[in-house]
Amino acid sequence: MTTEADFARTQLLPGLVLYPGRLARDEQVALLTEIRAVIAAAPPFTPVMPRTGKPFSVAMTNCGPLGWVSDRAGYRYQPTHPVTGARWPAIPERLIALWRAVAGYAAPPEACLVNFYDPTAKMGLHQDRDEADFDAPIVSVSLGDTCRFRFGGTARGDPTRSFPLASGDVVVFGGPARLAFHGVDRILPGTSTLLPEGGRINLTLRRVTEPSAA
Ligand SMILES: O=C(O)CCC(=O)C(=O)O
Ligand SMILES: [Fe+2]
Repeated sequence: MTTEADFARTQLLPGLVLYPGRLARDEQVALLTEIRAVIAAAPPFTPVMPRTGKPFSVAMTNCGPLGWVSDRAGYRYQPTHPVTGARWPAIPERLIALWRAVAGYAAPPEACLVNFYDPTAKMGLHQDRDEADFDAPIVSVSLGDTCRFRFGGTARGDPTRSFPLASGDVVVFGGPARLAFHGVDRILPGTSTLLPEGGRINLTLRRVTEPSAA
C-alpha cells in the first residue's frame, strides 16, 4: 500500500513544499474528468481587476461552498457564480482526500479556485490574503502544460526565485510561506499531453473562514 511517506517532497523555502508528480497520470486523467464536470456546472468566467476593470489573462471558475471572484468592486469569496448566480458545485472528493493527506490542517477546504491558462496567460506577483484564516495552507495542483512559477517573500520587493511546475505536481504553501508573493511567469506550450486543447489548469484549495471551536 502506498502511504504518504512514499511520496517525494522538497522543501523549497520554509513553509513551501513541492511534491513533484504527486498525482500519477491516471489520477490526473480522473481529476480532469471531474474538473470538466465542474466546468459544465460553473462555466469559466474572465475576472477583472478591482477599480481598473482590466481583464485577467486567466479564466476562472470555482467549486466548493465558496468561490473566489474579482470585479470592479474588489476581491472576495462568495457562494455563487458571478454570471449564472448558481451555487458552486462541490469540491471533488479526490481533492478533499489530497488536502487531508498534505495540508496538515483538520478542517476541510471551503474553496477550490480553478484557473485556466492559455499558452499566453500569466499571473502577476500577488499574495493570497482574502481568507480569514492564514493558519491553513494553500494546496495547489497543476494539470497540463508546465509553467514557470515565481515565489518570493512576504514583502513585494523581496527577492524571488522561479521553478517549473509540471502536470501532477502539488505545492503546499503554509507557515512562513503562506503570505509569500507568488505568480506565474509563463506557460511552456507543448510540455504535456494531458489537455488536448493545450494550456494549463491550476487548482488551489483554500480554507476561507476560521473553523468554529469544537
Ligand atoms: O496557477 C498557479 O500556479 C497559481 C495560482 C494562484 O496563485 C492563485 O490562483 O492565487
Ligand atoms: Fe495565488
